[in-house]
Amino acid sequence: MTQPTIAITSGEPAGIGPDIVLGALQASFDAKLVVVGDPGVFSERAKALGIPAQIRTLSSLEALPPHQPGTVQIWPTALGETVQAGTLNVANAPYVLETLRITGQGCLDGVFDAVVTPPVHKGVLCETGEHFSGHTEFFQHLCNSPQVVMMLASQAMRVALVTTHLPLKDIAAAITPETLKTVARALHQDLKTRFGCDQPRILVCGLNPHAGEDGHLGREEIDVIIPTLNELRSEGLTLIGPLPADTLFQQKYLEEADCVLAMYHDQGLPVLKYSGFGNAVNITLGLPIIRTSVDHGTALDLAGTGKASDGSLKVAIENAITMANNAQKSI
Ligand SMILES: NC(=O)C1=CN([C@@H]2O[C@H](COP(=O)(O)OP(=O)(O)OC[C@H]3O[C@@H](n4cnc5c(N)ncnc54)[C@H](O)[C@@H]3O)[C@@H](O)[C@H]2O)C=CC1
Ligand SMILES: NCC(=O)COP(=O)(O)O
Repeated sequence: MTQPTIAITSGEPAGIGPDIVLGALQASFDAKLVVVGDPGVFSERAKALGIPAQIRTLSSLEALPPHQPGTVQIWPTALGETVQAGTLNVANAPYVLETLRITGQGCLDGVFDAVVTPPVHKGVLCETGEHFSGHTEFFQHLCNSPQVVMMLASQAMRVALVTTHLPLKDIAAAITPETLKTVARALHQDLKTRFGCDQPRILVCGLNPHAGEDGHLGREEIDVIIPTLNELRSEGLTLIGPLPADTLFQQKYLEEADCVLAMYHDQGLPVLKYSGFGNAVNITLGLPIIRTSVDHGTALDLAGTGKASDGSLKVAIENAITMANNAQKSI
């Protein structure tokens, strides 16, 4: 089997993206790794952190050598202005977006087998005038995918979301039979094909407190969620619930399931992050490309200090390699 080529974006350059890339690439990986970003950002941050990185600027993406610990191979992309660690600068937002376009398109074109994304700052990207709610939606748009699913996985559990980056006030209206069906089907399919679950068991959260308390605390379970889950069951999906989200995250339920399906971002992710922050991976399902990411944000307070953990990035790279190898085997 040939080693996969994994692209890694630089993330928000004023955040911990460069720090964790430099840290993680000190380790060994069974792949060819290409960082897409500005070589100057990485050499300056390596100097500030005292990391002995060998920075190689690539002039071609052909005949890449396997990853060597400590070597950072960079496909150069020009920065807007000099970076000050910890201070956002909207002049560098187009650079961040360009690294996402290059890597996403490179995966679609078969130049890369997967893309791994360190964190970006959604707010500063929106200041360019482009509405950027997340990598998940960015790659959905780039790949023209009808439905994507955000799933985070730690040692303890997998959690997928019906809705991604929506204001709380818009969530109930976004949980329609159509959305729930397409998300559940995409999750079921990818758990089978990408994660080797023969008959995926999905544990579904209710939306309202106590899953609506028989309609006394909200009607979405009765009007939308229960009938839609029944329809999906008749297609052969194994779905448990909807269960009240406050008591679903306990061992006796989790050990019976391959994944939890939460209705919204802050219903599922705080539990997962409490159980494994720093060592979990974020995977976008439903794309024609493989994309993994870290479980944390830009941590501007830690950029350039040497205090940022690169644990989640290592897990994200390992997951991308495994998924790329599995995809190669299935051809
Ligand atoms: N995949 C991505 O691109 C993600 C981007 N973000 C973005 O990051 C920005 C900041 O978000 P926050 O909510 O402040 O979350 P954050 O994860 O950046 O920071 C939350 C807390 O965790 C700490 N922390 C984060 N990563 C760490 C690491 N690797 N090692 C040690 N400590 C770490 C920070 O110091 C801070 O105290 C926002 O713009 C958000 O949208 C947030 C999550 C994911
Ligand atoms: N909390 C995880 C998160 O918001 C990641 O979003 P994305 O940038 O991967 O879409």
